[in-house]
Formats: sequence, structure tokens, C-alpha cells
Amino acid sequence: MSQLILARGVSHYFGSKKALDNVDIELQPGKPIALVGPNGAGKTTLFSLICGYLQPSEGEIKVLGHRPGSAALFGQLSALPQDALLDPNFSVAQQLALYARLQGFSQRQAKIETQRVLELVNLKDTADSRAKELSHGMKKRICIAQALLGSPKLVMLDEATAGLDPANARAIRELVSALSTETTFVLSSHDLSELERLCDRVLYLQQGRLATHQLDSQTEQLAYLTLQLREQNDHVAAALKALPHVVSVDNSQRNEFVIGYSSEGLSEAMDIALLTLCHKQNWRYRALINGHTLENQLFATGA
Ligand SMILES: Nc1ncnc2c1ncn2[C@@H]1O[C@H](COP(=O)(O)OP(=O)(O)OP(=O)(O)O)[C@@H](O)[C@H]1O
Repeated sequence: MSQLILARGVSHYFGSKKALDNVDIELQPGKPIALVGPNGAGKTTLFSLICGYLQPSEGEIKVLGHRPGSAALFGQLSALPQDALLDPNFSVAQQLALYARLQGFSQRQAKIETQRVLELVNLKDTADSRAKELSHGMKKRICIAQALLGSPKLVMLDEATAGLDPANARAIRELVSALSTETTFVLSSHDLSELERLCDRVLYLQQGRLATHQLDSQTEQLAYLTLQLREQNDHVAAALKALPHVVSVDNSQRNEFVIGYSSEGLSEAMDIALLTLCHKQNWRYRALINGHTLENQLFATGA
């Protein structure tokens, strides 16, 4: 089977500005892939190259064995760009059916496919509404429905849940998760906790250069827990360090501690020992995370 995304020495220039610098990617189909990085790091540029909206200035990129933009990828790859727009004056069903027809569905199949994707995003009732009558969040979900027409193998979603309320954002995450056995999603977002929940592979761009992260590679020698407390407490780091088997404590940010410990010969699970300590010390905890948070993996120096 062809690789999902293969990039070899890909660079992209806008005039003299090098937006992507010698990027190599080799990704197989599977669980969702996060595309992250600070503003201006080159995420949209990479997104556009994979979709075939831009051509690389140098290097080669292949999606499912084909050059992005080629006819062979028609119906196999779809994208929700950050600024995706619907026509305000046509009904939702008319627009989706048109896109389905463009993908080669017959008129009858296009109607069925339109209903199917609207059901997926839980917006069946909006079929006859015009886009201008819908809220921002509803429009976003319709655009996601559009990206799902024809069940493509690769779906690129740029900031898919930006501007959605928590319940709708969660519904989209659940949808991505549920469809992930059939479709590989590439999700670009600044919401690291969202990506952390969904993805086990990360493409991290920094000034146009790529570092691929496999999430949370716990070694056999050392395991990590991240403890987030509700309020500031003195002496937390010292008390954590005094626990048996704890090797390192990193105060990664305010009220957050990354605890490295040796799992060899543990008599009591470390999470239980930590919660017992919180209880004894009267520390109220907000979260206890197995491993590092994605934010710490990407940005913290000591993590
Ligand atoms: N059309 C363009 N013309 C000139 N420079 C551009 C153009 N598009 C992007 N750039 C530059 O290329 C670099 C990468 O931009 P890109 O939009 O890919 O970053 P990004 O990671 O998507 O950023 P953000 O998180 O802010 O959306 C930036 O320095 C940007 O200024």
C-alpha cells in the first residue's frame, strides 16, 4: 500500500521568504496526525502543499503515491481550510449535493450522500437552510461535512473546532475519532489539549523546519506523570521529590509539575502515591496526567 504522505526535501519560498525548509515526511495511514507549531511556522504552507494548492519550490511530495493536485487523488483527499466559506444564498443541501456531483455521484446518490454527511455532523435539520441563516459554529460543521463527502482516505482539517462551543467541539472530536478507522485525519490546531486527545503522531513545525514527535515515549527506565494543582502551594516540589522512586520534578508551569520516576520495583502505583500525598497535604489537584502533556513535550525545556 502507498504511503499516506511522503515528502522528500520539500522547501517552499514566498519570494525570498523560506516558509518551509527541507521537510521530510513519511506517514502511513492510521490514527489522526497533529500539525502544530507557532504562528508563521509554515503549517498552512505545508497544508497547502499536501492539498496541491501550492507546488513545492524544491523537493517532492506524494499523497497516496500521487502528486497532490493530480486527478488520481480526486475523492481520496479533502480539506477544510481555515477560511472555508459557504455560499450564503444557497441551501446547505444544494451546496453539498453540488460538491457530491462534482465528485462523480449521480443526482440521486448525491442527495443520499448529502444526508449521510449532514447526519455525521448532526445537522440534518439544516438541509434546507441557507448558509447565511446559520451560526458560525453550524457553518463550520457544514464545511466539515463537505470535507467528508465521498469518504476520502485523507482529510485535512485546519482549525476544525476553532469558534465552536465546547459541546460542538467535543462532537467534532468524537466524530474524528469514530471515523479514524477508515480515514486518516491531519489536524492543524493551536489547541494542544484537543490534539493530545485525538492524535498519536505530531508534525511539529518551527520556522519552516520539521520535527516529528511520537507522543509520549515513556522509557523502561523512567516514566512520567504530570500533576496540575488548583492553587499555588509552597514546598510541593520538595514533597514530591521526597517520594520513593521519584527521580526528577520539573515545575513546568504555574501549579504544574512533571514527575519523573523509576517504575522498577514499585510497591505502590505512583499515581496512587501521588494522590495520597495530595490528600495528606490538603493539595487540591486539577488533573493527573499519565506522561507529559503535549504542550510540555513540545515547548518545555526540561521535559
Ligand atoms: N502568500 C504569502 N506571501 C508571502 N509570505 C507568506 C505567504 N504565506 C505565508 N507566508 C509566510 O510564510 C511563513 C509561513 O506561513 P504560514 O501561513 O504557513 O504559517 P502558519 O504556521 O500557518 O501560521 P499561523 O499559525 O499564524 O496560521 C510566514 O513567515 C508567512 O509570513
